[in-house]
Amino acid sequence: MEKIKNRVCKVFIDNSYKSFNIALEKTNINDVYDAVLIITDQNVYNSQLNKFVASIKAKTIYEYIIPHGEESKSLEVYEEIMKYCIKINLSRKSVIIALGGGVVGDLVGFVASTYMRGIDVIQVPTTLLAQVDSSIGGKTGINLGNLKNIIGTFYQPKFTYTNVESLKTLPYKEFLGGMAEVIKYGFIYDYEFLNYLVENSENILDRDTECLFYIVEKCASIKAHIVEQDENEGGLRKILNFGHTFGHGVEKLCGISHGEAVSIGMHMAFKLSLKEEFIEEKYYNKFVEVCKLYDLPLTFEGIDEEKVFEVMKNDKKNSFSKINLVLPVGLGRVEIMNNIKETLIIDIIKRCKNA
Ligand SMILES: NC(=O)c1ccc[n+]([C@@H]2O[C@H](COP(=O)([O-])OP(=O)(O)OC[C@H]3O[C@@H](n4cnc5c(N)ncnc54)[C@H](O)[C@@H]3O)[C@@H](O)[C@H]2O)c1
Ligand SMILES: O=C(O)C(=O)C[C@@H](O)[C@H](O)[C@H](O)COP(=O)(O)O
Ligand SMILES: [Zn+2]
Repeated sequence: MEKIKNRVCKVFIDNSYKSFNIALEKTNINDVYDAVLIITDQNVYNSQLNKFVASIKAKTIYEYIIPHGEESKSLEVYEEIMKYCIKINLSRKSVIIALGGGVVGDLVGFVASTYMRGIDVIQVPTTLLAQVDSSIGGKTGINLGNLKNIIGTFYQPKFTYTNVESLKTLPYKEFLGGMAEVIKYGFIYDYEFLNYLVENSENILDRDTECLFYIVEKCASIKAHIVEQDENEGGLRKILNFGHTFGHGVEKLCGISHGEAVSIGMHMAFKLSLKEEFIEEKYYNKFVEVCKLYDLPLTFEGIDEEKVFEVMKNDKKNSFSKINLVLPVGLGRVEIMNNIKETLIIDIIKRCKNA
């Protein structure tokens, strides 16, 4: 069992759920929970729940199942869960476990951070995206209208427990979506890692256990290291948002997955950097090559560029009415810029739209 442990992020990585209880004992030495509530979605319930429950030693275990998909990150589902917590008398000595992908993780994290002003939460991520990104760092959230995560908190899980074997039941398309966030780490932090992703693409796409371990451990370490330095996104953490200002603009409007949106969003950022000559064409081509290897989209269709731009104006990184963009400036390096002209941003969005 691999372990990443620092001030805010504790992550255990294994190839089964068997040592979950050991992780619980190690992290919670002085405490015993009076009840455990596992919240999951319908697909994860079918593919993972029984295996996971077999690994927990607890007197009282409750289960709550939400519909799968982004629509569940809503005030309505949040309210239903809150009512259930009250009904079963969940207390400040109870713990909620988020078993699932980023949707379950973000929603359940938000529930735990607000129920009785905050009770413990443990993240057990079951998608690639959640294992490399959303289960670490404590961003929780739900959506409102077209705005992603506009309601939420920073609230660290007690720990994250990752079983890479759970990725074997994940639909292929969801696995590819997770690769967008994996690739992101290469372009913001570790250019060498991209070579690994290129050279080992066949084994990665076959979900070879050794490759999964390597990728999850690498990405989780980078994320934990960044969050450790800037938990509340005052500065450095903003680089984890690479591709998201543009990406969140298209995600809800086009009804595409988060990973697909991030891939398109990173492409827009790369196009802008190329136009402004922050990077060379060779580097732009490298980005396109990596995305193509993992069958990730680079363009969107069906909506006006102005509408995308309207959504971008509500991005959480913005201040003083200026859009903050995370842009590539060199190999494995990005910078945050707030002085890019609106007309240029809109032009770049248009260039990434399929006619
Ligand atoms: N908090 C953060 O730091 C952060 C980071 C990145 C993304 N996010 C959020 O994460 C969400 C996307 O997460 P996601 O891509 O994991 O989507 P998801 O949670 O919707 O999961 C994708 C699909 O896979 C199914 N699934 C999950 N695990 C499975 C398994 N092991 N076997 C079979 N099916 C399984 C789910 O039921 C769902 O249908 C977005 O809302 C995004 O905003 C948050
Ligand atoms: O952890 C972070 O910080 C990130 O930005 C990770 C992103 O991959 C993630 O999608 C995050 O939820 C986006 O945050 P938001 O603040 O733009 O809603
Ligand atoms: Zn993301």
